[in-house]
Amino acid sequence: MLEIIEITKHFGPVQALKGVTLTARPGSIHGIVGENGAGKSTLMKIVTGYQSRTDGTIRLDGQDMAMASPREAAESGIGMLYQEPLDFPQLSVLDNFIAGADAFEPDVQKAVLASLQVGFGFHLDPRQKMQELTVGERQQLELLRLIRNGARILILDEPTTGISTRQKSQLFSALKKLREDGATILLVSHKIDEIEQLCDEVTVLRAGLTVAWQQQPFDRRKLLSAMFDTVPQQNDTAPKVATSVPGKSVLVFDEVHSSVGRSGMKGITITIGAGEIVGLAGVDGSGQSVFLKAAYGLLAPEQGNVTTLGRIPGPEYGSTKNEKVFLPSDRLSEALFPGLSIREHHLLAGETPQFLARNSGISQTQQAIATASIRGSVNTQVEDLSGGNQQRLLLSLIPPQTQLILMENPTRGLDVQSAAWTWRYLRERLHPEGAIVFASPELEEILSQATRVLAFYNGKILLDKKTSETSQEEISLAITGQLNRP
Ligand SMILES: Nc1ncnc2c1ncn2[C@@H]1O[C@H](COP(=O)(O)OP(=O)(O)OP(=O)(O)O)[C@@H](O)[C@H]1O
Repeated sequence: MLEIIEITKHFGPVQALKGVTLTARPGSIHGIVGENGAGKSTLMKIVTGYQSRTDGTIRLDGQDMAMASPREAAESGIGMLYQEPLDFPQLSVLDNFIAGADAFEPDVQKAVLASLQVGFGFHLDPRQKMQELTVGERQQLELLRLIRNGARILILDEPTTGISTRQKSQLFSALKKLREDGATILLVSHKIDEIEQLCDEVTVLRAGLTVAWQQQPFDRRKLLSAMFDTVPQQNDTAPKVATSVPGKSVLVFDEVHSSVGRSGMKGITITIGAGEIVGLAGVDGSGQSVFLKAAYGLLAPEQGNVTTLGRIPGPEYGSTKNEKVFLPSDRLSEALFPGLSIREHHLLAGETPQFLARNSGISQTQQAIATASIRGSVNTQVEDLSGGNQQRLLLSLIPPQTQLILMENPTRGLDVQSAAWTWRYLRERLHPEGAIVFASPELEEILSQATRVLAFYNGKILLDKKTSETSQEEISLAITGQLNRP
């Protein structure tokens, strides 16, 4: 049994945790929910020994634990499955599985891997390179590695982000099997549906405090009102601004080929017009990401032409700022500068960067913080913001009247309220003659927010339809290659 008692955590003047208490029992799945910035990640980092606590007690099977380091946590049987598994992309599946094992004989480990795979119904090829796997497959290997290492308390952080529907049901079956075997599972998620489906108990965090606890059957309304000031309306989707007949071309791909990424792009020809909101569906690595990077001008195609707003795109610095923006999914390593503050990001994004001036941009940044409801101050460094607040900062940097907004996973890791706000905000920032193109692993998000869907499979577009004329089933068939191009 894992008991977390009155945990507090200060980061200088910021009090991220003000007294969190919860008990996770063996043979059960315990959900942890809370709006962005509630303190979930900080709590998990403390339990896994990555961060020290200011005060409070962690008790494992009745014994007080220091959890002074990740090694101590691992040796106590605590294993964490991160959203992005921590693996070695250049090595094979087997080599990755061997990493951290007591016995290094490849044949022994191969047999262990095979028998674990049978138990969980996974089908990973031990010889395959890790970089050729989807996020869902990498997650499966990481889960098996944690179990092989003897983890009996498993912590999962938003585990269904970016994985296919089939992988999600495989993961859920695996978690249920682990629960039957007596494991203690902590599941951090923003998806109330998943919490209801899987968890036996749920704890709600708010502003660093435990504010509610429930056992099955959960009262969804009470859960939501414990999480937020006001209960978000179901299906809080803003009206789609897009017209059904697209206006003038904003983005054109003409027979575009690229060998970048897992499947590259194989002869993509598509025109996206003014007023469209286009969702790119596809299993991770099917070409959507390469498509977005080529559209922004971050990579040049090997064959074919890309034009945005009538021109060949390039990442030219200093061009008109409101032409196009690209928000990648890996916020900290691709979009933000760790070490720089919110104010410095706003100065850098301005028309004339002037970040050397010590106190410039304060009022402008304060205004952006208020508009985007960022939990942080002008001088907060971006790595100290919670994931959801990093996304709010990125959104606040989009200039008004932007003509082409390109995004990967626009609402990854955002709570329901923040996700609804994000879509309203994006529509406000868009030029009336502009277009939004976004990749999302959530088909529900594509169907509710986009006017048109492009489904990618192995570098090709297998389906191109208005969202009002397709279904989740049809898109699922397309992204798994089971639909022939019409
Ligand atoms: N290293 C740090 N220094 C200063 N403040 C921090 C640091 N890490 C987290 N915080 C603050 O602590 C609070 C809780 O953040 P945390 O990341 O734990 O929230 P969260 O519930 O995981 O949010 P999200 O769902 O957005 O990921 C936030 O206000 C955040 O800005």
